[in-house]
Amino acid sequence: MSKVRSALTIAGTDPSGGAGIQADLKSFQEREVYGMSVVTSVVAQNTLGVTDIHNLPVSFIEKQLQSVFSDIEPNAVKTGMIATVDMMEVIAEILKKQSVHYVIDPVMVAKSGHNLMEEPSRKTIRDVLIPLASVVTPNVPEAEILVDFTITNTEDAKRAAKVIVEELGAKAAVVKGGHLTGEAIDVLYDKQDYHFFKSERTNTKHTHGTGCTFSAVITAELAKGKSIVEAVAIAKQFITDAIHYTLGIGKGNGPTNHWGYRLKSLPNQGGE
Ligand SMILES: Nc1ncnc2c1ncn2[C@@H]1O[C@H](COP(=O)(O)OP(=O)(O)OP(=O)(O)O)[C@@H](O)[C@H]1O
Ligand SMILES: Cc1ncc(COP(=O)(O)O)c(N)n1
Repeated sequence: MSKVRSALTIAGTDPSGGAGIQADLKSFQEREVYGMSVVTSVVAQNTLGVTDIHNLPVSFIEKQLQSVFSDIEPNAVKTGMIATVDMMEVIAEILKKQSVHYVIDPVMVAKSGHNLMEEPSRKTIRDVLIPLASVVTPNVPEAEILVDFTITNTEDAKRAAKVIVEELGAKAAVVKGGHLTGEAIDVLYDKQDYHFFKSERTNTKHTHGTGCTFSAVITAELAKGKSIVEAVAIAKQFITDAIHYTLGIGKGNGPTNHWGYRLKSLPNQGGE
């Protein structure tokens, strides 16, 4: 059998390349995993925000999934933006039949404030998709919706990660600290222990697609056989460098630098 490892992202698009499917495929490539993608919604967006969303018909999403799974079985799958209940149900039916790692980035609202998930889907992601997940990676506002309490510090984040695992049924959860203050601390709970992943907070507005990139790297590392703790540690280092070595492009909240980790020993290559 081929030693090539592959990962599939099921998500929305970002034509400006910083978030969604485009960010996921760049991350898979950087982590040397063969990347595949199923588009759920085509999104007109850039670093300034979202102007329109075109949801693909559910039957067409199903056909794309069948095209992938009948040919190249991925070693790991991630989902990002899934706008509607119907889309979630079709994706769940197909993923239930696979024994692959499944990472959920429960994308709800874009950084620019635009809704990427219809309101009723919040219940479906919790009831139907999260029980199938190896890892769920909410940011603070998403975790607050999933667990229904306010998160203002790392203690609250710990409690939320535990609820997502023990009450909602995921194998593990990482509550990301990008939206809190002070050091950027992500909290992983995996049924046995808490693990903390810390970095300095970079003072930048260029954080478009950080969550997409972070969860895509976790997916790539799980596809290669890494443990959840190892995968999250690599993703944290990857996103820290991708934010630090900013590209400084775009008129709004710019994208991160997917090859930032390769510049680690070099001076900052530019941007603000
Ligand atoms: N300013 C920052 N400096 C360092 N790390 C950061 C910063 N902002 C976010 N991070 C890290 O980036 C990752 C993504 O976190 P964040 O909470 O921003 O996700 P998100 O809101 O889902 O992202 P997005 O919605 O842009 O895709 C986490 O590992 C977090 O700690
Ligand atoms: C298709 C898609 N998926 C996810 C995000 C979240 O990224 P951000 O919160 O940085 O806008 C996005 N903007 N677009």
